[in-house]
Amino acid sequence: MRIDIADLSVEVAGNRLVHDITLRAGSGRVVGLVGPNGSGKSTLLRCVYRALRPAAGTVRLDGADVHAMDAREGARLLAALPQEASTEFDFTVAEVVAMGRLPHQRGSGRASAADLAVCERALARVGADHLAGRGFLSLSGGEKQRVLIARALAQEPRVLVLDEPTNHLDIAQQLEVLALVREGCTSRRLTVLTALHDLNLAAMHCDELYVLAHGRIVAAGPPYDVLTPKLLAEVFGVRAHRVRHPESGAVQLLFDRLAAPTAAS
Ligand SMILES: Nc1ncnc2c1ncn2[C@@H]1O[C@H](COP(=O)(O)OP(=O)(O)OP(=O)(O)O)[C@@H](O)[C@H]1O
Repeated sequence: MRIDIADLSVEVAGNRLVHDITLRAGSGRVVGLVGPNGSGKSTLLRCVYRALRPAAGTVRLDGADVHAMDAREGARLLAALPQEASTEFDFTVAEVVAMGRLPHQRGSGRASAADLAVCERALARVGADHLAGRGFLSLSGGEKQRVLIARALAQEPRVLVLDEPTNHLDIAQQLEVLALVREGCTSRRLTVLTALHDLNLAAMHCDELYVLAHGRIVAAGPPYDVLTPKLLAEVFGVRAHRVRHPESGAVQLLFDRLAAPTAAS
């Protein structure tokens, strides 16, 4: 399913935080959003997954305006992993993942055997099946993140919007989760829009990157076309060096402070 964002602006409490965004994610693609802290990534994503309404512009999925859909229809098409997803209630992990099935349930709203099987598979895919009986609030940050990813997968969406999916995850889990996302894109034509802070992970796992600064897109395209030392200096204020991975030959970015500290400082 294709995502088309056109001329989108978003305001919060009367402040325009995101300006004139145009972004396209083709079906089965992983599109990354990168930018410094406070550049508007979460605000943009919140508007895509309908936690915020646009002040101007549109977000369309295969041409249909997401803000004109009813909640159930929207939730069948699009699942989100918000940045600080949490619950105050101590649901079990199995209950949290089962919430992903709600948009698919009619009538009694009770989970069917098929729903439970989808949830079990989703938990297994993120390596968290052993946590099913645990209270969600008792989990570590990384365990919670994996469970919330399982809930999004259990929703069986066509589009996945992820705000920092690698937050709280150790390095092995970061690579696992991003491989899982890619596998979903390949095998199910899932379309993914994801904010990522780690620029090497973003470059390795995304087909295209959009760079946000001060609420505006300042660059877009294939990752290594976009992440030039010049752009990284201008937007992130760092000095970047490109090196080759000694085994795979893949480009890796190394970073220094732009202004190296003097001996006196
Ligand atoms: N309710 C609000 N009222 C006023 N300003 C807000 C509000 N919510 C967010 N902002 C501001 O909007 C800007 C963009 O925030 P946003 O969370 O979208 O950035 P981000 O790129 O996701 O940042 P980070 O990388 O730190 O998560 C920030 O300067 C933030 O302080």
